[in-house]
Amino acid sequence: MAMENVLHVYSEIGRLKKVLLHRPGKEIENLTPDLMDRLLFDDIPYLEIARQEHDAFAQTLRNNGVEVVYLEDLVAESLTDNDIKTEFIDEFIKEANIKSKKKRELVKEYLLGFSTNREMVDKMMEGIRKEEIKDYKKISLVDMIESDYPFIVDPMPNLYFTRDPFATIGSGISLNHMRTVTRNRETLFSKYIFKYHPMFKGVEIPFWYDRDENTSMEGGDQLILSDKVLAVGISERTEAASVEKLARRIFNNNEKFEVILAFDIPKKRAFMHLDTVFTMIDYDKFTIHPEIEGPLTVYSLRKGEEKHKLIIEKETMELSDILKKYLNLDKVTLIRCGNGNKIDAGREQWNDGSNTLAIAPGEVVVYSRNHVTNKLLEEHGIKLHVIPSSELSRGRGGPRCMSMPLIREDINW
Ligand SMILES: NC(=O)NCCC[C@H](N)C(=O)O
Repeated sequence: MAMENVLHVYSEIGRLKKVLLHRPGKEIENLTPDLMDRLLFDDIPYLEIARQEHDAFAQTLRNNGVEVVYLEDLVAESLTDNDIKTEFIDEFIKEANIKSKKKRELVKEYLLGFSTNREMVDKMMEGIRKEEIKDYKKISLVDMIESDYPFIVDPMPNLYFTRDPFATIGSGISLNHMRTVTRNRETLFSKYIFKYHPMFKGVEIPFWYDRDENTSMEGGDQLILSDKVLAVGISERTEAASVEKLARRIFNNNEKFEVILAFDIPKKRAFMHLDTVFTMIDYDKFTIHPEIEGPLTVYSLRKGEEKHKLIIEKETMELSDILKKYLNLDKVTLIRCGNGNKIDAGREQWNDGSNTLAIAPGEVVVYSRNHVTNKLLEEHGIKLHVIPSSELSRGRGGPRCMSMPLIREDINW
């Protein structure tokens, strides 16, 4: 099978053909107030409603001709023989921070006891409560009097933000090294999918980044503005050094991309990734959070004459002029979240008003709750697909964060 058919993303806005989602699972019900900070949540979504909202999101995509595949299915389907399954379980346990050997053995036995791969994968994602493993308390005196921490294996509640652990760029993959321990555990699932899923059999996938790197990079910071230009955020989650590594690998691998625009955005939780403050919605239209325009500095990285050398320049123009220059446009429109009103902008950006998912040029999926921004988008001629958003938004991510495109149609510039 030609590689083009399995991974092909050369824009942010080309008609979306195939996308990866994760339906929120019981990991959400394993969130507690004590864990929220470390597991990167600000509140606990109500799972039943979150699932209804997520199903509405998936159905909206299907109704518009998008093939939806689920992370949990792909991982289960990747465990095609017992050796792969054992390798996967061992690696999962190694990264789950389980202190004693005996406990690791009990967890392995427990995971092997599930009758289907899918049930086992769901359990890995959900986390394992102490009371689930019989005899756990009897391991040793230390274990019996140990802290009242309720989990043997932590849940991974951020999995429904499939945008971040890896990103399709062109016909390759950036398998990211995440900033936090909790999210870095998620990248193991992607590793097994790309290594073993039958969909990728015989396909040589170029990797632009790897989870073993020592600097962090997250998919929410990676935007494909055209088949020549990428934008990458230097953010709370992605380090400048990672952007350089990515640039070198892409430029030295015969991909079409010629320029990376590195957006240096403020390092704070509300702006955690570039896509929480800036997304592309049409050939010449972008959403933007007004608060980043002032402090934003953009650098361009291009391929130097010698192999592995980069030409790096600080761009001194306004953002709209930089976009015009690199995308070869006469005019660009920046649509300001909350219509520029400080209160509406603050509230709606917090609920991912700038985090739109384009399913075609000028056609985007948005959260219902961001009504001020949504009205403005419509006034600019953008077609909206509005999805419910009371519970999903509590994880601090929107439609773009909740989706990883695998295939988009090319667009004509
Ligand atoms: N691309 C994104 O902005 N993703 C949202 C991730 C939200 C998640 N709670 C996190 O803090 O990583």
